[in-house]
Amino acid sequence: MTNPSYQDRGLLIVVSGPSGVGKGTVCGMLRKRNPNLIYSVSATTRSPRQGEQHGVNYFFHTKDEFFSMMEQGELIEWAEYVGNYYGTPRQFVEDKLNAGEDVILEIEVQGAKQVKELFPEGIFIFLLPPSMDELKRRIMGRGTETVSAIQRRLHVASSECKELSMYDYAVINDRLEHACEKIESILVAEHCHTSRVIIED
Ligand SMILES: Nc1nc2c(ncn2[C@@H]2O[C@H](COP(=O)(O)OP(=O)(O)O)[C@@H](O)[C@H]2O)c(=O)[nH]1
Ligand SMILES: Nc1ncnc2c1ncn2[C@@H]1O[C@H](COP(=O)(O)OP(=O)(O)O)[C@@H](O)[C@H]1O
Repeated sequence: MTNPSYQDRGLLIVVSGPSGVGKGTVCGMLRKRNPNLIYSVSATTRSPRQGEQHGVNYFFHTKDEFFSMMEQGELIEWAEYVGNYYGTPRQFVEDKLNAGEDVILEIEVQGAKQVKELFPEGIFIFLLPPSMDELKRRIMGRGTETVSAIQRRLHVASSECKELSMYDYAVINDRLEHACEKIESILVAEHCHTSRVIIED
């Protein structure tokens, strides 16, 4: 028997959850606390919010540019969400995973389904709010959407939460630090999963 070792391909971590639950905030803190975690920057046709930067928060594209990326197979997955398109650039994610780095995708449910088909070994985490009232408070408190956009996002939120069983883990984002710690524990455990151990005869 050879000495046991862990597989050196990185983990693909998918974080989904309703708008306003705190995906961006939680992933931001995770990245700060774990600088080795790689964040995949998505492509989108939505307009930048105040302070958002091209290449940092998103790659902001026109619809024509986005459709051309889709047609060229440059996206791992894509989805239409409340009137805008979002997708994950393929090359960056594949390169990082092959280099043994862990990659986080912060994406909605339809995209997560497509990723699960392509990467069944991925780790699928769903962030839940402590309550629907708190979700409303957070999304309204963020102040980035119009009232009608908030309503549409909250409407989508209830159907998104029905897809919970597709995910491996549910993390309630009550206190930010607790949510981060739970995700960090999941990642430690997943790195030790038996499917990642190599022992040759
Ligand atoms: N399928 C898919 N969804 C994405 C991608 N990038 C972001 N999203 C999701 O699109 C939804 C809307 O994102 P955004 O407009 O930034 O709103 P926010 O999540 O409420 O801040 C959220 O659920 C994001 O997680 C992507 O590359 N693919
Ligand atoms: N654990 C938390 N407790 C209280 N407020 C939070 C928490 N996590 C996030 N928020 C706040 O909720 C709002 C939405 O968070 P955000 O990360 O933008 O959500 P998402 O990316 O899921 O749409 C922001 O104003 C953020 O500061």
